Amino acid sequence: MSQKRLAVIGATGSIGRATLDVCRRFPEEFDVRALAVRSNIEELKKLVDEFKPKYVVIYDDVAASNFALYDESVKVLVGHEGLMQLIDEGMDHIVFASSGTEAIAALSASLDRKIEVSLANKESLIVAGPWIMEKASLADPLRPIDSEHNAVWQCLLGEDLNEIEEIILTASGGPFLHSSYEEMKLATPSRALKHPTWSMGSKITVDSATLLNKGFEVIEASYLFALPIEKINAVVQPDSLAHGCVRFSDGSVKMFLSEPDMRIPISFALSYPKRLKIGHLFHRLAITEKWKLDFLRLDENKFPCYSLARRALQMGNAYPPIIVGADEVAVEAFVKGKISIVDIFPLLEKVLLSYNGPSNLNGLEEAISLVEFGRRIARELCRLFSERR
Ligand SMILES: NC(=O)C1=CN([C@@H]2O[C@H](COP(=O)(O)OP(=O)(O)OC[C@H]3O[C@@H](n4cnc5c(N)ncnc54)[C@H](OP(=O)(O)O)[C@@H]3O)[C@@H](O)[C@H]2O)C=CC1
Ligand SMILES: CC(=O)[C@@H](O)[C@H](O)COP(=O)(O)O
Ligand SMILES: [Mn+2]
Repeated sequence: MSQKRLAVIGATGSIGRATLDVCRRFPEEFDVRALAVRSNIEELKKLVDEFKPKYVVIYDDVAASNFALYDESVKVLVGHEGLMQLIDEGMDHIVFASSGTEAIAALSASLDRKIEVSLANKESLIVAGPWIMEKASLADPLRPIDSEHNAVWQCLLGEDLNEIEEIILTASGGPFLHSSYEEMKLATPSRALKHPTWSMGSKITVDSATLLNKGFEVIEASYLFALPIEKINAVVQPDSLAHGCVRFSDGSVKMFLSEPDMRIPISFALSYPKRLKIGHLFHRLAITEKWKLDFLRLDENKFPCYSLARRALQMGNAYPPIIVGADEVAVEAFVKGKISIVDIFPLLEKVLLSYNGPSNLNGLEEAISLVEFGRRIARELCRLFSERR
């Protein structure tokens, strides 16, 4: 059996490292051909030594010139052009695990070329879902890695999508599940960055704390599974053992369980329809006597960012890109101590309300320009919010 030639975009991040750990365990399955990062060349060097890829892409040009002579057997591609070039270098499968919106064009080009894609980067779907999904069908070639969407995908295998009554995503509830508004208002970034169940990059961890991440995931699910928002709901499952459920027209409900470890959805996406034998790494769910799953209502008053993301989708496909751009700026301001975490909701709401262009867009380029609009207005508002503190 031949190995899959694999590229990992975002190789030094949380999803990238989990992906490479799966590859490390199955060298006969995967040939790690390319690694892409933004600027972390010290970690990249270690990965190059281990996986010996043929290509690296370094988005930041200063970092790329610092890396240039590290290993002459590796071809160094640079910046946005470099990501686009990579798509034409004969990969069988590309994992989109970078943060942010810069890899959207490369994702779109990969789908045009019918390359298998494992997608973790949620910004791509939230910003460009309508145009991405014109080019992709579920599984072949687009495989969701985001744990809830991977769970729903697994629940849907062999099913008729017309029989779906409802999709239910689970939320951990984040670090402030049981905190008061006052506690949240005074919370330090390091407190918000302590996720109760998952170990992830800082941007998504803060989004989990505001539950905007869950609102984003409703948008992702709506595009991925071609369902109206009314059919997508969320419930809090504090242990993150249940990830997603589907209720069908005959009243049956399928629920997907696993330990909160991204190597499970990643391995399934990489090797679908085959399963890779990594189950020995996970023991808790094998002990049936200890099975106990709590489900709690998601409190939309306490976590208004969740409902705001839902509203953004209902207002039209122009609004999700705006919220992505604005949230990027707001989260950075919070992590730098300039605003409180409870400022994020009013800030995002103000940015959304300041937009008075068309509610529905004509294409990808317009969507990407609205991300920048969201960033710009959010920067202005962050200044005002931080002066008030
Ligand atoms: N972590 C998780 O469990 C989950 C993450 N996701 C989504 O997956 C994505 C990645 O999340 P996560 O791994 O936590 O993030 P991290 O912050 O841990 O890692 C981000 C990675 O992306 C790289 N990167 C950023 N910009 C670029 C670029 N322009 N070109 C190439 N590489 C780039 C970074 O490189 P460098 O190190 O050089 O900065 C780093 O390798 C996000 O969209 C997130 O929402 C979805 C579900 C779960
Ligand atoms: C691992 C994963 O998929 C994250 O998106 C996760 O869902 C975040 O946890 P929350 O449920 O707290 O948002
Ligand atoms: Mn998720």
